[in-house]
Amino acid sequence: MNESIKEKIESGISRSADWIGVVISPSTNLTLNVELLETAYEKGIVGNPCVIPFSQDGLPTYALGQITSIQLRNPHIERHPIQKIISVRGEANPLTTKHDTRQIEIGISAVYSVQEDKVIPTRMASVPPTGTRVYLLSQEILDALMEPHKDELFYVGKIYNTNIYLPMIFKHFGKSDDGRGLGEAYHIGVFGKTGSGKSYMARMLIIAYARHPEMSIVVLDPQGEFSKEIKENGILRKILQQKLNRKVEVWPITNISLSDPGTFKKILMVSGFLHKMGIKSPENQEIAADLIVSYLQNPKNYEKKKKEKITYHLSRTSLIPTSIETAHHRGVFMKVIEFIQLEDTLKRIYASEDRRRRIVTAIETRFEELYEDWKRITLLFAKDVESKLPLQQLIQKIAYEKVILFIDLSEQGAEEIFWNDKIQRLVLNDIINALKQVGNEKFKQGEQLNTLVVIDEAHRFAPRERQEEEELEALRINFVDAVRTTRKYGLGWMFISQTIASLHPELINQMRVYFFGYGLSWGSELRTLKEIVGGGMNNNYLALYQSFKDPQSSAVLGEREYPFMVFGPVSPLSVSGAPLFITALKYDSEFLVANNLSIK
Ligand SMILES: Nc1ncnc2c1ncn2[C@@H]1O[C@H](COP(=O)(O)OP(=O)(O)OP(=O)(O)O)[C@@H](O)[C@H]1O
Repeated sequence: MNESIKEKIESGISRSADWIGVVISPSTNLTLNVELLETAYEKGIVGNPCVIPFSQDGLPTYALGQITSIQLRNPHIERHPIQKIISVRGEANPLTTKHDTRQIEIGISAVYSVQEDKVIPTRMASVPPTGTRVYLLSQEILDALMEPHKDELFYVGKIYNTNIYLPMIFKHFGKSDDGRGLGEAYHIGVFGKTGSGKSYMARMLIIAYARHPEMSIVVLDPQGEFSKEIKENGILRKILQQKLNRKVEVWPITNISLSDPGTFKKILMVSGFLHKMGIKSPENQEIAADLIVSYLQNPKNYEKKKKEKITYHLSRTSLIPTSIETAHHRGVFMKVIEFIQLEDTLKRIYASEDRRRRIVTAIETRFEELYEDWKRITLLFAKDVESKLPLQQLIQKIAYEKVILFIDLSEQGAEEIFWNDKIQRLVLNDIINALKQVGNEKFKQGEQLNTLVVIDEAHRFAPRERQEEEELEALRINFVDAVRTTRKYGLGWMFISQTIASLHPELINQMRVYFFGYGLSWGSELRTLKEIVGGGMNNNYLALYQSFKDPQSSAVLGEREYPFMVFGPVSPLSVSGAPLFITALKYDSEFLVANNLSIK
């Protein structure tokens, strides 16, 4: 006969759980004080999960909690004369050691009652009586408790200091009758200093969401790290395509064409192209860029003026229509040059004759060089090049095709085009606008995108402080606006960042799930961390976080471990709102096995 869930849990407790102590007074519904059994004195148990079976409302109930601290007590030696003896002899037999007691504190993280064959999440609405037994949690007990959810569970880490896989549930953002969808999008943060394992954690989370075929994912990849793994047919691609049957596409920026004339104008300015043409100050550059854009948009308005004498003879026989999207053709460039050389145009850029001559000379002497730069800039906007897709259409795929897009915004993905950090920011800004626009379109049709957008190096693009540089400030503001508005479109963000203190606080406030890797234990990082998880929260949690070892140095002593503090409703074990502590699973082994994703 099949065992009932209660029987499974009880037999798990008797077979595999380690009895470590009993509840004592005072205890509350949030924190239990527990007298440790002498047999458990030598166990390293801080951070370990435990289970406390008791009865609530007449139902067998199991409280799961985490040992947050341990305290040694020996009242006999706390008196002055005894302390004096110890200070002289180093001991006070038979009082030292033998009379020591140890008490642990347990923060309750989740409570389940079992009714018939259902496991019902509940809350601690009572306190178990003193003497109630406390056991270390085992995988077997946890599996029994989680049995009703087993199809939804996903694993990215083991409970800190244990070999127990922490069950997590990553629901998609859409509505669904089967319980797999949450019905709303939320934002996620993955933090930690360099080498803390955050981009590996992000990979595992991407896979967690990719298991939902109804979800699209966009990875904005400023370093090209994720795209590289896909291009090289690494684990990520194999899992997404072979195991999860997902459509995966890598889009280097070279293959995307932009269309915003405002972005074109800004790139003309920040690329140094106008400077090379002899137009030096930002004000004059702005006038020149406006004129060029307006010429490309409405060449007819200027055609008649071209009949005027021009100073540099150029071919006028291009058949290609003049526009931003065709501007990379040499013929169109020539027309632009002719246009700039018109007396009327030159005068609008510079009042002084000297400066006007400087432009003309620059064009004459550096024509080819200018064309090379022009081509690399305008190729970003070219539409008549095979393999290129307009940004808007690319982003529309998330709504109509359900894809996983990796957008490579790194130098490697920017072959043949003009690329630097400023242009990267401008392009990111356009991508955010496209996401908002597609989201809004769908929203108006009563539909939701059900999409996760992952952005690596988020601190570089949405910093806390106001920025001097115009492009960065615009991007920063756009990010804040995006996190506020896109949730209603069913679009959630995952921000990966090396810092929390230097990331825009509004982004942090809007997040619901946080993964804090190693390295945020000091100064302003710690203060920000306290603000996020603090709020009256037991300080022991922060102490446990601070005790994380640096994965980079731990390798000297043994295998590297990548610990994380997880905060937010992402595990059935976190219903009480307390953070959970995990060691990330090894991406290429444990992770694959635990989630049934092993690849041949
Ligand atoms: N879960 C994991 N399983 C296996 N290896 C890992 C895991 N996490 C991290 N590593 C190893 O540690 C290295 C650093 O991890 P990762 O790239 O995720 O760090 P990061 O925090 O993103 O650093 P950066 O900010 O420099 O990008 C990886 O190259 C990988 O070798």
